[in-house]
Amino acid sequence: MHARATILPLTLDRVTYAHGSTVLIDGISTVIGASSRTIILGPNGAGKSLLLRLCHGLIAPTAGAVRWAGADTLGRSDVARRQAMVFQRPVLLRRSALANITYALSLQGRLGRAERLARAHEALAGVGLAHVAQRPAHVLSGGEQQRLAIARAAALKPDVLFLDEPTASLDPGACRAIEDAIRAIDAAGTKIIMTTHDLGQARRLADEVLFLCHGRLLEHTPADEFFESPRTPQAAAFLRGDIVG
Ligand SMILES: Nc1ncnc2c1ncn2[C@@H]1O[C@H](COP(=O)(O)OP(=O)(O)OP(=O)(O)O)[C@@H](O)[C@H]1O
Repeated sequence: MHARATILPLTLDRVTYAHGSTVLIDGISTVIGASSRTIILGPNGAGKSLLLRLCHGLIAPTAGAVRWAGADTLGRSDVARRQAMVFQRPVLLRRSALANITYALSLQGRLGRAERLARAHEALAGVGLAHVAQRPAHVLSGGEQQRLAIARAAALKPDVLFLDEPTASLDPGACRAIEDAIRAIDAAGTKIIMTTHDLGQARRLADEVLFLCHGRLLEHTPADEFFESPRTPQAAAFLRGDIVG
């Protein structure tokens, strides 16, 4: 186990993202700490993926600021290096599953060949893919590809792992395998911040919930409290499965 999330907490200070005159993320302020799995929930188009991209620095806010506590001591490039993100449709190299991971580790430039191989095998085993190590990544099933992408990110042992809808369009067995992998990565000391529409998954994985609606953060609440007594009518409607206006 490595030290937990030294770059956290993450502070969002009136983070806003506008496209032309359309405000897509509307003045979000909150602090995300190190010690819990954070799930971003909300209806389609609420801005969940955008918020994840803003946090990870893939896009810059048009107003407000994203601040990592670790930036004071580590510097910006080190803070960036200590984060990883897995996208809804991850891009894999046309190489073996194992080579996808060893290549990512070689880009980090910090481990020797033997260590890279050992780390890659460990990461594949961690997501239940040890048996496909030598198989070309592009012949793996959708669920296996998603698990490989998660293993590749986890092998970097980031402080924070962002996951954007990691189980979208996967069957229940594949979802379970990915949820197990997420729990293992969390237990190994990596902070998980992920989006999902799947309420069952959010109940299984969340320690705390950020609930977004129309680009605004309506709740940032411990998971038990969010699911038992949501504070806003929009969250209550979302939990009932109603259309959120
Ligand atoms: N780069 C962009 N430029 C303009 N509009 C964008 C951009 N990215 C996203 N949007 C719009 O911002 C809104 C929020 O998108 P986002 O993908 O963050 O929603 P989401 O909550 O993740 O939705 P879903 O659950 O459907 O994935 C959508 O209306 C989308 O069309």
